[in-house]
Amino acid sequence: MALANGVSTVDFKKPLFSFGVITDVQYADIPDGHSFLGVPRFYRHSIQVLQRAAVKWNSLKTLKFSINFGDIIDGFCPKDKSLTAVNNVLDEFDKFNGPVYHMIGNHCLYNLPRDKLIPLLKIPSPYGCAYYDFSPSPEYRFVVLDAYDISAIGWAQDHPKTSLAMELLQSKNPNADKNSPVGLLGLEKRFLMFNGAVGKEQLEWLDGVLQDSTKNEQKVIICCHLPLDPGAATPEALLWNYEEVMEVIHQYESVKVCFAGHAHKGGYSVDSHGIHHRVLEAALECPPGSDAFGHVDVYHDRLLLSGTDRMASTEMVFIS
Ligand SMILES: Nc1ccn([C@@H]2O[C@H](COP(=O)(O)O)[C@@H](O)[C@H]2O)c(=O)n1
Ligand SMILES: O=P(O)(O)OC[C@H](O)CO
Repeated sequence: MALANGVSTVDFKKPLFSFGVITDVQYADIPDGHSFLGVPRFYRHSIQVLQRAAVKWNSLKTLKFSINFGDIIDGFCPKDKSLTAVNNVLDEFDKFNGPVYHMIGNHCLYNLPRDKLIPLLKIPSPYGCAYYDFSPSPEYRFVVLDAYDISAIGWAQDHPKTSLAMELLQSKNPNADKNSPVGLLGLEKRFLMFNGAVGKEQLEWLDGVLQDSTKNEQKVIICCHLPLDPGAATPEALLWNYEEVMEVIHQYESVKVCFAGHAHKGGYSVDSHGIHHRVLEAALECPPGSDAFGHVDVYHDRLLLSGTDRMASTEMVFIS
């Protein structure tokens, strides 16, 4: 804004840009159920949450894009209906007047292999994996991690990454059911088959992106289906090698916020380096008529997540 005396000021109340967020829709055309621990799951209603999210995002007229943090359909979806269910959910995302950036979650992989999912979700995959970055404004860079890069689900049974994941699970989790954390202590409870890890090449790629964003004075937002900080989620939900990923991230002051899904009740923490970790509340666990989605206003010095209903609002002010 230019003033009469020639002094110009910046309007700090206006965001640089804004984007929509939603996670764990886990749609399936099946009756309501519950998680292993008894938390109710509303498989048919969750797509209505997404429908209301798209209406709200469009009504704001200011959102540049939206991000889906994974698990668009549920593992209980009958497998002959997987493709239809994915397309039903994508049709709803298409009603949003802007691009949607997707990531892969475990439930996506229970339904379809990676080579089917990646094109359906239009995930840019220059490295054959599902990690990528984009820059919606010169000041910011978004990094989308592939949390199931090393995983016992999604790759062919004879793929080296399946073997690597199974070896790790065998060494860390003695239970016959590799999804069971029984007997595992503390943070070791993350070594469950429904989680995964970021592989070596992806870690090197991440390091390169963070070097480049530092050179270009860009702030970085990390997006990952699996949470990266024990303060923001239960141990059972964490990325297997979250420490290795955070060791890379902590070398750079450019990273300000990490967003995740997967841990359905949501969470928030600020880590030892001042990075904000916000795990988003799941659409799947919204009882009929309730919602969980939001939009994020991005400023030079902070992010403001405005959540709807079960998604809590969070202001994340950067420490430097
Ligand atoms: N405390 C737990 C949690 C889960 N499991 C196993 O994981 C499967 C998926 O869990 P959901 O929460 O998504 O239902 C579940 O079927 C169990 O096999 C577990 O053993 N202990
Ligand atoms: O969405 P699910 O079924 O993979 O559940 C994930 C758990 O809530 C993580 O603790």
